[in-house]
Amino acid sequence: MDNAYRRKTTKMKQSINPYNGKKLFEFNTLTENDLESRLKVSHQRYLEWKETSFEERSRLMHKAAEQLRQNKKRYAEIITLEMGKPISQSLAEVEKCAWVCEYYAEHAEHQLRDEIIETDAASSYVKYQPLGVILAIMPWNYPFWQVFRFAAPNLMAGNVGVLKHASNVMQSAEMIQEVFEKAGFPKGCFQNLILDSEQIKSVIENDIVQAVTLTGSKPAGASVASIAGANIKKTVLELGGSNGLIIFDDADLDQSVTTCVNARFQNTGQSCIAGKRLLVHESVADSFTQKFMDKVKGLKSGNPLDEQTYIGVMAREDLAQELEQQVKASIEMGAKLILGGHRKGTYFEPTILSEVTADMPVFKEETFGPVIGITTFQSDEEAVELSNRSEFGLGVSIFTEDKNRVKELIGKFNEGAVFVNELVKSDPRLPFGGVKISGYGRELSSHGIKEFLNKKTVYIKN
Ligand SMILES: O=CCCCC(=O)O
Repeated sequence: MDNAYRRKTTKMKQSINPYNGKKLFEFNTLTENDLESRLKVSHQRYLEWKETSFEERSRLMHKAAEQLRQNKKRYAEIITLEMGKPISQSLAEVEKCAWVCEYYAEHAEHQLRDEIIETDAASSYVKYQPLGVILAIMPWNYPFWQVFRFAAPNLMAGNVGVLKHASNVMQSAEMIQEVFEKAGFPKGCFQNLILDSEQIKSVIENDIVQAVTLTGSKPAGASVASIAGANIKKTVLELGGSNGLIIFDDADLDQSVTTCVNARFQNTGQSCIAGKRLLVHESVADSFTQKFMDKVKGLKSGNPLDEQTYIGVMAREDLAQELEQQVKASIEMGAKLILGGHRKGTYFEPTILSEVTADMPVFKEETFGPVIGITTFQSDEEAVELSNRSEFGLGVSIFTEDKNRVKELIGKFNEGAVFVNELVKSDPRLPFGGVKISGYGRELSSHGIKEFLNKKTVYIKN
């Protein structure tokens, strides 16, 4: 361990309710010795866990899904209190975690069967084998989901997980460990490590840790990948996005308005895959904008614990202030504020800007909150060019009724995903991840489960 990161004492941390500023939960970070012994527990567990059958892993993973469903309300309330997500969306998040557990409980064995490849050998194939202890560094915006989409495939594949969660959602992190423990997973299969960010380096460098997955910002991804790279450890990075929502001239406007409002404003706009840039064909721009504005005006803001609330608060005031700056700077550069624009503490009004150009912060940068800019285009080529003119490459949604156009354009987008007449969303059955500064590697589906495995080549001559 690097001496600079050796810590003998603990640090006290807290989670704070962003809606009312009240303290929710206090916790102490691990000392160096505690951390070392937790990692040893994980490693010891891995040696036994990798020998268990798919049947046994699947039985436990189904139990984890049951545990989530039985305690859905309690877990959802913790999410809502810790990061301000409206309760109906927190309930949906917990439900989705149960789905990913069930998905991998049912499909992992098939996904990881030996893959026969005909050669001149009597028998040749790829054998998928686990690597060991995998570190997950996760953000606060989907505090349960992002962790489960890592943990379910990896536990099913025979790896074990240690988590460094965002410190504002530490109670959620503790509850996730509880889910696995109550489901009957042996101690050490999944551990929440209460750490300060400055301790991450020593964990990545620790010989016990074999690989790292991170969902977060570009600077965090770059730092983690460079430490992992120096130690020849694999990383998967999911680093945010600035997805385009492209409305072509033949789009069904009512349907696309509804979808685009959800794409941008769910989770109070705090999502990597949110549609953040509206690109609208100039011939439908006026009618689309009017309908979009009317729909956004109808979104109910309020107490995140109220079931009717759709727009909650942002997770931290500094994030809301940063968003405010992006809006202000874009207006100074010529964008027109057509709705919202005000902030009070952690609450940010749903905000729409029109006449946005590609040099403005709301176009160029990721806006992580309830703000969207509208830019118009005149041709398919221009739409693709504008969409691709982003450093990010997580996904794009296109809205059109023309199947030929769809076929023609799909290959032209520099993105990890293209969704047609639908918002970009994650689904356990489909790979999820980006290109460009949105990161690399894939989560979910048969692709995600293979990221942290040894794809062992077997060649038996005769
Ligand atoms: O910030 C990323 C959010 C991902 C949400 C999802 O997977 O649905």
